[in-house]
Amino acid sequence: MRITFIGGGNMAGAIIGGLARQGGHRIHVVEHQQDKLDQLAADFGASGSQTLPENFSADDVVVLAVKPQQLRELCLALAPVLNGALVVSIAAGIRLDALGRWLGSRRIVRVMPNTPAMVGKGVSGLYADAAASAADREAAETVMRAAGLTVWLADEAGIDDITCVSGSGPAYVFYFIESMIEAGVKAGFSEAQARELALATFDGAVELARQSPLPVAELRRNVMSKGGTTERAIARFEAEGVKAAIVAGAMDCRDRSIEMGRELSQE
Ligand SMILES: NC(=O)C1=CN([C@@H]2O[C@H](COP(=O)(O)OP(=O)(O)OC[C@H]3O[C@@H](n4cnc5c(N)ncnc54)[C@H](OP(=O)(O)O)[C@@H]3O)[C@@H](O)[C@H]2O)C=CC1
Ligand SMILES: O=C(O)[C@@H]1CCC=N1
Repeated sequence: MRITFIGGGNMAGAIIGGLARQGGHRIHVVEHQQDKLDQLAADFGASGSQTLPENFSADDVVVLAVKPQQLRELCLALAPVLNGALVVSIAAGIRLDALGRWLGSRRIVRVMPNTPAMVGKGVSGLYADAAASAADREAAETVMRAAGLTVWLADEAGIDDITCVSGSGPAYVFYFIESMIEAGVKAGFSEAQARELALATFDGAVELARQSPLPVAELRRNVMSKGGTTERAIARFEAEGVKAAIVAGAMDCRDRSIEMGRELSQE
């Protein structure tokens, strides 16, 4: 499959990393910044250019990987050269009706990926325009499967929903890991030791949650010996509203996705 990424930033790099690990794809990147093209060529053997190709064809897959605020301008430039290529948009917020209007084509699949795609452990939510064929859906899914788990969403609003869990979620997890590293350093470990302890603890806890038949809350309670150390830590988290804040933050994230859709999908 020939796959062209427009925008070679963080998220495109992560998906290209997943595709390169899988192998067998021809990957081209259109990116303003030459240093990003050089890096993607060195890391993953992707070809690159700073301007759009003169013509795509119906066999091409074009992945729109620029910031949502840059998408309208890109789509308007892309419309005359698209020639019926399948478009996959990974932009947060921007709705199919706007993309269709700007591109003059409805052969579009929206995808909400996440950055662990880079190591093949991504999660991607997909939703296709009604005009996209079964083969188009299959092609989009094949691209994203190289990056990890794929989930088809029941409606387009599902893209806003999944953004606040898996799309933005890696940042929440990194935030928690950062906090654990900070605690480790405060307790007297070196930064490197604290990092290793935090990562290994996350790894182990995730694997246990995956393999255990018990609910996650029960696994947590199993760590909390009565009158012991963990109980004290969780009591502080609860008193400070940590869980409530994480849930509220995720809802703010979803609201922002909807708001961006309203703000940026109008013209
Ligand atoms: N980062 C993430 O975890 C996730 C991001 N997304 C979505 O992915 C998209 C990209 O995000 P991210 O990778 O973080 O953003 P980045 O800013 O890292 O990457 C976008 C890149 O595209 C370049 N660019 C913009 N317009 C053009 C153009 N017309 N032609 C060529 N290159 C262009 C930008 O260059 P310049 O800066 O010079 O304009 C920039 O290098 C966003 O729409 C975001 O919503 C979705 C899920 C997760
Ligand atoms: O923060 C953002 O807007 C993008 C979308 C999901 C993750 N990063």
